[in-house]
Amino acid sequence: MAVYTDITEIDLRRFLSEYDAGELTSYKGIAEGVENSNFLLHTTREPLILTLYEKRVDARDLPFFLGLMQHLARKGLNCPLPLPRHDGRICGELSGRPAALISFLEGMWLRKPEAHHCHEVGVALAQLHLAASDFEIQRANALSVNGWVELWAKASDRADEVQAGLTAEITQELDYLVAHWPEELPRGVIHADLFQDNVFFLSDRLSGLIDFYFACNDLLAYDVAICLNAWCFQPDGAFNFAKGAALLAGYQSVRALSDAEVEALPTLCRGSALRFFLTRLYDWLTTPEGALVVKKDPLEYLRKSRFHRAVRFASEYGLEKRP
Ligand SMILES: Nc1ncnc2c1ncn2[C@@H]1O[C@H](COP(=O)(O)OP(=O)(O)OP(=O)(O)O)[C@@H](O)[C@H]1O
Ligand SMILES: N[C@@H](CCO)C(=O)O
Repeated sequence: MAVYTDITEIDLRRFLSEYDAGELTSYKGIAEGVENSNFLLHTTREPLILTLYEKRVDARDLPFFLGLMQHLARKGLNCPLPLPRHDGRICGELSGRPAALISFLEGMWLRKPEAHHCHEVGVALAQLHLAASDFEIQRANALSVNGWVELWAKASDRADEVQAGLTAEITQELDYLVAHWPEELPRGVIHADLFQDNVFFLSDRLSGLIDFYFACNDLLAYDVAICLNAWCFQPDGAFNFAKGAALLAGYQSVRALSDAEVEALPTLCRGSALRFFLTRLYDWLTTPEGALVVKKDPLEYLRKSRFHRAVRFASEYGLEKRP
């Protein structure tokens, strides 16, 4: 479970006194998630989510993440809204960690999404890209090609412990991506982690997006590639063409992909598969035994990476002729 940092009721009440949030009536840690510590708070007002930002979040990035949520919410996208403190700031400190309160979104994430859900995810992703296009703060993607090279340098000598031959295979794949990464595609703010557990549905309709803590400025089509990886594979590892087609059609119903983005899609999918393989591998090798967090399987993303290496054209993901 993801509660890395514990809190005491006394500290929490003191923290809440900085906000216009009502009186605390109960709180509990949330088991899901792997990055930050999350708590559900009940007060005499609306329920709230308290997030304590952990190791992979740099406190200097919080104005970007929290400001982006405010910006998107004001534009009508359903995402959590950070609460301001009495002093006007949207971030404070609790148990020695940077911490924020955000609004609670109703809904559940889907364990078994179908093609029509993928269509809605494509629509929401494109809406996010358009709504964020005038967001003024910038944040570079620390987990793009240079970040992968750094992660690999820390993990490569132990990769064969996870599967024999990995060191050679991933070194070759990383070399390919360093040499072929497309830099000249349309850029903007991307979510960069729009996995199933970050999209809520209510009565089978998409109701909200959460977890903007990897958001950054990068290639818009790279975000599409991340979603193809996260949403369009079956549990047995096979790519689901109908889901890919639905996600891409949903996206293009709001924002058409350019010819260059379409051509680059297989490479972007390779990069995205490698990115999640590497962060999962690093966590797999460095998370201590007994830590209260469910480690995610890096090999799921190795299989996806291998699939994309055999793809030549975006049509193999289900991309239809553009509108
Ligand atoms: N605004 C919100 N409204 C309702 N529930 C939320 C909200 N934010 C977080 N949650 C709950 O907390 C869980 C973990 O949140 P989140 O995905 O932000 O954590 P994380 O540690 O950053 O996770 P991840 O591993 O996806 O990066 C979610 O699955 C959801 O159950
Ligand atoms: N969505 C990521 C974890 C959080 O970044 C993964 O599944 O590896």
